[in-house]
Amino acid sequence: MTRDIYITEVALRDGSHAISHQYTVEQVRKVAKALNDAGVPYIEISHGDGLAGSSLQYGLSRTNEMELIEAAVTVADRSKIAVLLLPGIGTVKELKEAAKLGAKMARIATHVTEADVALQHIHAAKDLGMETVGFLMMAHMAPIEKLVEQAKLMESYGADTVYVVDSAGYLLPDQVAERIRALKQSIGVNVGFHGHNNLSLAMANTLAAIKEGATRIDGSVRCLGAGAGNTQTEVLVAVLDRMGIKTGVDLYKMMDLAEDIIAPILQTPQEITRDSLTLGYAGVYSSFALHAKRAAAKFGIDSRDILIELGKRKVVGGQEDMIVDVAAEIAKSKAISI
Ligand SMILES: CC[C@H](O)CC(=O)C(=O)O
Ligand SMILES: [Mn+2]
Repeated sequence: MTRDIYITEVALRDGSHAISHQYTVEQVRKVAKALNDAGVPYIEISHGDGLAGSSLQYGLSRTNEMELIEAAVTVADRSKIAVLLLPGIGTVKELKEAAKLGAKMARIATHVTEADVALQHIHAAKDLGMETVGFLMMAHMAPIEKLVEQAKLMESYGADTVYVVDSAGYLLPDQVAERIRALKQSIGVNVGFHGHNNLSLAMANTLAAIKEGATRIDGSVRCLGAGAGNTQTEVLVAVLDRMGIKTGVDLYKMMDLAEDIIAPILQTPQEITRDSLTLGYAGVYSSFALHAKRAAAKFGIDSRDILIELGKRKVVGGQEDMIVDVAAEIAKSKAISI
């Protein structure tokens, strides 16, 4: 099959944030089978924060992610199963375990300025025979020259693809275009884009990325991703089909999956709420949304105030404990001013 664009479906990983990491084996089996049958080339499965993310800090998983990976591998005879790993949260040990179960792609994710921490994990993934992706998160937080420098590092470590990751859903289409263009001019490996829809720009940003030459694109069916979700996969398939761009994915099967299987999994329909809009507006990690909501309820304050303050402080993934600190400070300053 010839494809112009290779889609990675992230609902079973990024979407884990949106449902507080409550996936069951049965749900993953059903979703993975439907994605496989629809012809989606890559399906990502892990805790929302990557392998070994299940913890008090990031949120406890209902089911051990290795069981979820195994369930997906068992039903996917066409799609490759991918895993996400954030060095420091996950280790080579979990990567080996996932590879042994049949995961074929490793996506090694770092903050946009910290690619050097990915070296040993990319090497390990290559040694395990996995296709390897360097995933540069919070791409809006670095100037383009820095992004290019970090992408070159990922390439030098052996990544087959380097992604620009708009973790906060903050970037505007021109900003995505200039980032992808710069990477296309500077590295020889595939370039990918992962967006979030917090400002309702995930589709526009994805199309801007594709226009500049990105060939690896992430989507989440029914927008089942952190914050307002990612580029909606079934919509992307339809749009690209209209543009004459081949994804190799069956549109009707994706629509049926979205409606019949994903919609019932959602705790609430994915929409751009005041919290997700604030994530995009303030440039905050999409996975912080539920943490901020809980902290706001605990301290009796507005979650938007927490998110705006986190944006000002440029808090990054792995600093989830700061959410409660910031909430406590805001509650204290409000109490003093009364
Ligand atoms: C915390 C990992 C994060 O959810 C990875 C990702 O999808 C992103 O940065 O957008
Ligand atoms: Mn994401």
